[in-house]
Amino acid sequence: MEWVRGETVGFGTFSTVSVATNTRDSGDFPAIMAVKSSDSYGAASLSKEKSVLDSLGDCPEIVRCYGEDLTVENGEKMHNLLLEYASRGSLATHVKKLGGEGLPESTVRRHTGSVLRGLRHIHAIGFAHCDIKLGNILLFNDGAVKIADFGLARRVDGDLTPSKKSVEIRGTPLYMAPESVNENEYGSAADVWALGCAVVEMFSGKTAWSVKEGSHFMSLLIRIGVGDELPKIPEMLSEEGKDFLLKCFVKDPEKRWTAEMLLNHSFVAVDLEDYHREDFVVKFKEEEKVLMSPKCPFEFHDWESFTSDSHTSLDSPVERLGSLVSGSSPDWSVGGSWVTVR
Ligand SMILES: Nc1ncnc2c1ncn2[C@@H]1O[C@H](COP(=O)(O)OP(=O)(O)OP(=O)(O)O)[C@@H](O)[C@H]1O
Repeated sequence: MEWVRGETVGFGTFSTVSVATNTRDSGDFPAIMAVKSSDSYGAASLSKEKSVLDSLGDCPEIVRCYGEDLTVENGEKMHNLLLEYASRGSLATHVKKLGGEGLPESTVRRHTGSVLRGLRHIHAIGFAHCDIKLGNILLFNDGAVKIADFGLARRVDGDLTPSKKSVEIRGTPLYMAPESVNENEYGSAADVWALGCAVVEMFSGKTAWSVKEGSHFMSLLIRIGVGDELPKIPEMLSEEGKDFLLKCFVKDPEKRWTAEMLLNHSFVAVDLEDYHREDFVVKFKEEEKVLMSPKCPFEFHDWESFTSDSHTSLDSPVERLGSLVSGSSPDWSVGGSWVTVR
């Protein structure tokens, strides 16, 4: 495949996403694609992402991968993943442009149904995505949404716990499920919890957990992992929507509904023809200061997806969290796509 890099459309922790124009009109690949590129630092994550996408095969609700390519640009070796291009970017950007208002419920229902079909496929093949959030749900010209960014996805195969001996944060803390906080469990049920958080954010324009600016993210992990508090269910949501979220926010992963079960919930099991696609005309408001998913581990309101790993063997959730919260500030170090807390 021959292609030319165009404008940059997104940044990840270790990658840049640009438009790619297919210069050889062979018909095998679309004329316009997205190319996710990284230097050697992020190469392993890109090749892992490709292998997950290859295993998943074709699914209309998952961003397609057309292949990988190595280039040398400005003397630097670049690893590139060629992907289906989502011309309207991520739902995170889309919702942010609404100035904190959120999307109409009919649209939220439709997007939720699409993400659930994608998740059902991912889970049926034996993977968990591990980083479901609005930034990883991409919006296409025709209003369809697809799941992207499989950099943290993992094969579950019955073992939901990447490491029993460590405290690991995989993905974005605001979307973390209680069992991930308490037991390092990252299975399909954790994706369903994260989907619930994404639904709240789509509808309300605000994150599912309200957090004070500047607060330590460990205090959020304690709220998620210990006690009865649940993410905030928007009051303006229909009773069906509230019930749907309560099925996603069951603290016990064994009792939480699966993607397959949720696809039969009345919140999403509707005839799409009944809905007007009114949100396609988007009111772009001046960006307000909306609490979105954090971007980096150093500032609460700016975290990004990451994994943190404390190499201590601790038995109870309280002990595990306590080890991270107590004492002086943690010593952060970043390696690969991982953040380590010592
Ligand atoms: N196929 C695509 N089409 C259009 N835009 C895309 C596409 N893939 C990614 N983007 C844009 O680039 C951003 C970063 O992409 P992505 O999340 O895949 O990168 P990442 O390095 O894995 O990020 P993260 O640090 O969140 O793991 C997305 O939020 C989105 O705005």
